[in-house]
Amino acid sequence: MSDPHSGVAPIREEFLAKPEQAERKRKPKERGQNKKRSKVSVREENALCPAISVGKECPFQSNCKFGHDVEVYLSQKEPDLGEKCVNFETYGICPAGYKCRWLSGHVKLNEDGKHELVEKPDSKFGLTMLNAVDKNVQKKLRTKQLDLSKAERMISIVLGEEKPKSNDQNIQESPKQEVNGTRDQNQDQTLADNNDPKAVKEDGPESQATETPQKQDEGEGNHKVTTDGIHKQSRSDVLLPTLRPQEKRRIDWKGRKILAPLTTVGNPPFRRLCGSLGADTFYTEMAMCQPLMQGHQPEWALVRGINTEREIMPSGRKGILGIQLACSKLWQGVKTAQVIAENCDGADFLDLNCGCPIDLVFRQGAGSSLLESPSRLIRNLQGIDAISGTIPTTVKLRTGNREDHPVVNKLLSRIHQETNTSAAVLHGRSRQQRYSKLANWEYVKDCASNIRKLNEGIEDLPEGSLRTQPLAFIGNGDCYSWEDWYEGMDTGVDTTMIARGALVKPWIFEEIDARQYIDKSSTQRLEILQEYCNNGLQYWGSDAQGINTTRRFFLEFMSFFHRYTPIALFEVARPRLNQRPPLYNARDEMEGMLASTNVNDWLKLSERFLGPTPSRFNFTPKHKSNSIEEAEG
Ligand SMILES: Cc1cc2nc3c(=O)[nH]c(=O)nc-3n(C[C@H](O)[C@H](O)[C@H](O)COP(=O)(O)O)c2cc1C
Repeated sequence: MSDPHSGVAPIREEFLAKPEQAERKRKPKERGQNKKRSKVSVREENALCPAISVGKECPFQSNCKFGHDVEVYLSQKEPDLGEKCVNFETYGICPAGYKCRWLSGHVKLNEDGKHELVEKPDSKFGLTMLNAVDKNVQKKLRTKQLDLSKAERMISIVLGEEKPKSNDQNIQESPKQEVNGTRDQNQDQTLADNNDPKAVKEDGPESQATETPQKQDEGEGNHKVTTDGIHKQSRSDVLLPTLRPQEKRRIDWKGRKILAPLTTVGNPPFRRLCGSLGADTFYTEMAMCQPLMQGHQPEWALVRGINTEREIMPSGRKGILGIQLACSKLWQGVKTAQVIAENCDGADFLDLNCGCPIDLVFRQGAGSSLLESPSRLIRNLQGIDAISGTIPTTVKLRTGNREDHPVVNKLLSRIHQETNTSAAVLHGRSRQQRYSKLANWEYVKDCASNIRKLNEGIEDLPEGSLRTQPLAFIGNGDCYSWEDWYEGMDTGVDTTMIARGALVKPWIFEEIDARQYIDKSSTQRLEILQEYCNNGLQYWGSDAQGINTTRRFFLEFMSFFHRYTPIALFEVARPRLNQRPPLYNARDEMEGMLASTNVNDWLKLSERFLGPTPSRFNFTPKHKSNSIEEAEG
């Protein structure tokens, strides 16, 4: 039998490497992230003006810092990488124009000796960027000129300092802030404190310490809130303006195939790849509200998506895309949600990250730190949900911060009772645990059962109730096969979310549909890598810079993808995410190459799709251990 707790994958004997081969020592495993990674951007020497490159006039004319002579540029340009440009072949047009490294596929030489770009008739580039917040809005954020008065009023209302007016959509009661007598420590904070980042009374980890985990845990297990109790709550001093139930979009989470939020690796090209392999629910990479509010452009780039994520998926279900935010303070979350609600065209839900364990985030009072400040967590959810119009809110949690001290079941009751959150995801591990030991699905099951009870009769609540929909509950942790996924479903969750399993085996979503393992040959796996690179060239561009970015993220992806051990090599067909195989002999040369742990082999693979690696290119994977146990999240 395969022991899920053993770290060694059971490989069939005929594939095991001979002892003398196996003796070649594995490098000692490094842990943690590579924090000092240098990025070398590969820029062209005599770069062509972006407008001229696509055959347009340059608005800056003689003030433009880029070259305008196409023929001079082409005479100095590096040779093409091939004749077939993936953008031109797919859409009949290439947005990189003359800069494309596969230019010969879409250029002609005229009689006058000048080159001219070619486009297919009625061509249209089919990929559109979602949630690309206008540069002017970002500038206004940087100069503090954006009108955020709506958010400011909402903050004041959530803090109970102001009552909503009758024209604030519908006014709905929030249940009392006190649950089991634990009133929030920071409730008396003033509006000014909350609006002005500089003036904010520091309610970071120090003040959070006032709400000790021990205190939170009082009554865990005894905490029962009945549906009846929700609408019988007496009127509290907090009134939330929210939309009518039929106006807040409702998401049917049941059985959705969710690709988890994944910093760095869960970029749009990877999400698109998973979509083509059966995923139907996507998250952007976690963005921090504070830099978003400072108009920090690279942070705003994280909330972007592409149209393919919201199209009808191969399964027939409509794809949905959520924007994941991390914040500590109410003003950060509410103001960001206002900007998103007003400026983003592709957000199906807003997710509050309450699970991120990394120190940098935790120390700011965000991520899993919020698990220690339940009232603040609740207020953040209330505020984000109230300001975000029709966009529903979700939350992603860990079991708690300490391994021996799960706090989330009780917190889930409060989330159910005091917010209208659409779904809660639980990664069944604590912050302290990171990725050690298996996720605690028994605990996930207990939470699922708690929420099921709370959801009973929810549809019959009278108009005016804060909760207008059942709270969906999603389990997460260690799902690496269709068997894991259905086993997760058996715990009573609405669905199971997949993170590392999809990075190692992106066709896991196909396996779930087929209810069987799929033994992809090395050729098929190469096709998956080709698709990833094509997605990258379509998203980041087929010019030198786009290729560079695609290669960098390809290598990050390889740092997970190489961990796949073909199912046919297993003694028993139940591979586990936490198991590493002993040294084995692959079935063919390419299979061996795909399983290599050597970055140089990954680079060689990248060259099949992206051409030779420039000499200045350097790459250090984000995760030292080659990824799997030490990633964030
Ligand atoms: C590389 C990597 C990046 C992650 N980034 C995020 C993130 O941005 N936001 C988040 O909520 N979780 C993040 N996570 C956590 C995952 O979403 C997920 O909760 C966790 O990996 C457990 O699921 P798994 O066992 O299926 O991997 C990340 C995980 C990994 C491996």
